[in-house]
Amino acid sequence: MAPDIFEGLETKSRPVVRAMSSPASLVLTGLLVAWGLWMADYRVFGLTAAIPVAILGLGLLVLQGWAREISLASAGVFASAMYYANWLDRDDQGKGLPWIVAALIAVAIATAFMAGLALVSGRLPTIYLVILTLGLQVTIEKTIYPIGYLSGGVSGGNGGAPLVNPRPEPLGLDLVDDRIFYFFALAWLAVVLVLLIRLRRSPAGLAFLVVGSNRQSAAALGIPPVRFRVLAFTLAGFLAGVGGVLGSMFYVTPPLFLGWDVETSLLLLCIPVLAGVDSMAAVIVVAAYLYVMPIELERWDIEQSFIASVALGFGALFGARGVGGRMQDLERRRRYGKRRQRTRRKRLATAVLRESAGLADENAGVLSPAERSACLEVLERWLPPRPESGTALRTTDVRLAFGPIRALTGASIEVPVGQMVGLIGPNGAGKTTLFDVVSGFTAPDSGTVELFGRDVTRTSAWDRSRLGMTRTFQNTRVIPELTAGDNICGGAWAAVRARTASFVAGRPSAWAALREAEEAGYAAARLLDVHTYWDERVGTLEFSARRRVEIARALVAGPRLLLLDEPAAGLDPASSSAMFSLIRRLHSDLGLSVLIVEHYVKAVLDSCDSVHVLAEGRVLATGTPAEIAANTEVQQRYLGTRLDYLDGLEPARD
Ligand SMILES: Nc1ncnc2c1ncn2[C@@H]1O[C@H](COP(=O)(O)OP(=O)(O)OP(=O)(O)O)[C@@H](O)[C@H]1O
Repeated sequence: MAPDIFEGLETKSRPVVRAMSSPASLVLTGLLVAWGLWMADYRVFGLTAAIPVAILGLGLLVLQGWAREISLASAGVFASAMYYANWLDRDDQGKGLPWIVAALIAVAIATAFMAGLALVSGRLPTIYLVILTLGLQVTIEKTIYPIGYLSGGVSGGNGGAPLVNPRPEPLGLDLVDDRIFYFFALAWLAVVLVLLIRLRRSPAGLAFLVVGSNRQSAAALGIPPVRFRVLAFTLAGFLAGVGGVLGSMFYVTPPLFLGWDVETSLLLLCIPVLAGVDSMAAVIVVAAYLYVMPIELERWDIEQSFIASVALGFGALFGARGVGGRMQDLERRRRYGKRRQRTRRKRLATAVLRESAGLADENAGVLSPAERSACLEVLERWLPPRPESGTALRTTDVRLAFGPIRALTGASIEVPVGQMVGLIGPNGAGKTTLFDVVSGFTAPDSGTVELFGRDVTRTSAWDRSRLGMTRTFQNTRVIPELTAGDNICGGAWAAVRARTASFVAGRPSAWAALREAEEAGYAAARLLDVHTYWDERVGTLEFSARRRVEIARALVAGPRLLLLDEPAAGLDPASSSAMFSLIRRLHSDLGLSVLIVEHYVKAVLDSCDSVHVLAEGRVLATGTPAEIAANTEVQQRYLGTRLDYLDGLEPARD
């Protein structure tokens, strides 16, 4: 009987049911419903006010938590949507459009504004975006708003609509009743949550987080960072618009330019700060806190700004993961049992490395041959067809100068299909620069890069990844706030055969496609012995495990050529050799072509089929490890200085 290699891999195919079945979600849902049924009117009113802001806050979570961008224009976008929904709809002071048309236009305006902001801010680092949006709000609030003929002044906006919009009457509901309106608003929130949970669980949701964590590693996995950045802004704008339209039925709508209030935008920051990278439940809790607490503490004259400031300060104590991250830790502990995980982790931490070094004993828990071949079979099905012959990668006469520094002076290397090739050389030889040129992160001044016979010199990094090239980084670039499973599946966006819209619509075929990716990821995780951490945060793992998680993620991206940047960096010599044996085994079992940059020369010479030695920006020697070791010029200019290499030779000298 075939072994069950997926034991421990929970299905994510019903993400909403899964998310809603956690005790925290059940308690939160119960509280929200009970609040509407049994609390006093003024308290129900207070929590209703929080719901449009919670929807806005979910947009901030996408922007700040997932994509790690900070915009300080949130209050303005929200208020503008509110204003337009109101003004376009009203018969007396506005345009008298049907409510639904007014609402759609208002959402479209908010969405377009944020998409435009993403395009205008382009490649600006986040801090400039903060300054840009802060400046925009201050300009509107302090300069445009006081100019009466531009803003309409205090008494009204351009169209003048400072009042509450009459509530529509969908399906005959009496929304004038505040309690019914509360449940109506909760229904909006529920719909947004369902769609957003599905998006977050889809490969695109993970892709947002990969882009937010590191744009280069996203590109190396085939995820276009710019597109996802613009999408994150667009989605944040859309949710601000939806929240604003709901708010237009509830709040007193301020004149258009008065809503661009810097203080409110700053205070709203406490929502994503407290919620952390990834917790929608925390967004709702913080929004509720912001609106319920001022009512509860009114008798002591404590205002919302003070309550928000306390939250902001408190949130800063929790770091990037926020309170939401802590809540998720508790949930994980409940599901998987922390102590059990820890014990297993200790026992298995280096089992696969020990096995590769020939040290594993039978209790170490590494894969049986049957399990190993089952894992390989799953990965074999997942990876794109690997060619049998030809050249996987060829660089021809690549030159690149950084001002006066000539980093590459005509580098020509080749990785034949199915081979494991090492790239070594002294510090400053140009290895990383050549790797970056090959990956598509740096354009060469001249020369060409060919991938499987195709000229990709001017092709973007993510398109190169789609052609079958994936890389890892010297400083492992995994997302510490996410689990190993999420990190590994984060590589799957380009490889999963289902549209994001199908995930959001909840189509079973899309979730089946994701399950395939999860199984491939889990099989890779088992081969690299990181499956026991599948549901653990990567930030808690030791260094070599993080690196193996990154390699598993690269495998899920579906490579035919794998570029590994110093996979042994930071490991001790025994672990380095073991890591190389592990890579060697993966390479031969899966028929992958591999290019490795590495300083640990002994491991390269022991494991690679051929080696290029780079010096002063070009290839000094190419050959088999034996030829390289025997090359006197290489000996003089490089190997003679490498202690690890000399150590490796010592037994032979004796
Ligand atoms: N962005 C840059 N701007 C200016 N000079 C650079 C830049 N990147 C690399 N260099 C220079 O180009 C040369 C090659 O650097 P590179 O990092 O590619 O070498 P390397 O072989 O990877 O070295 P190491 O083994 O130390 O990582 C060095 O002289 C380096 O200082």
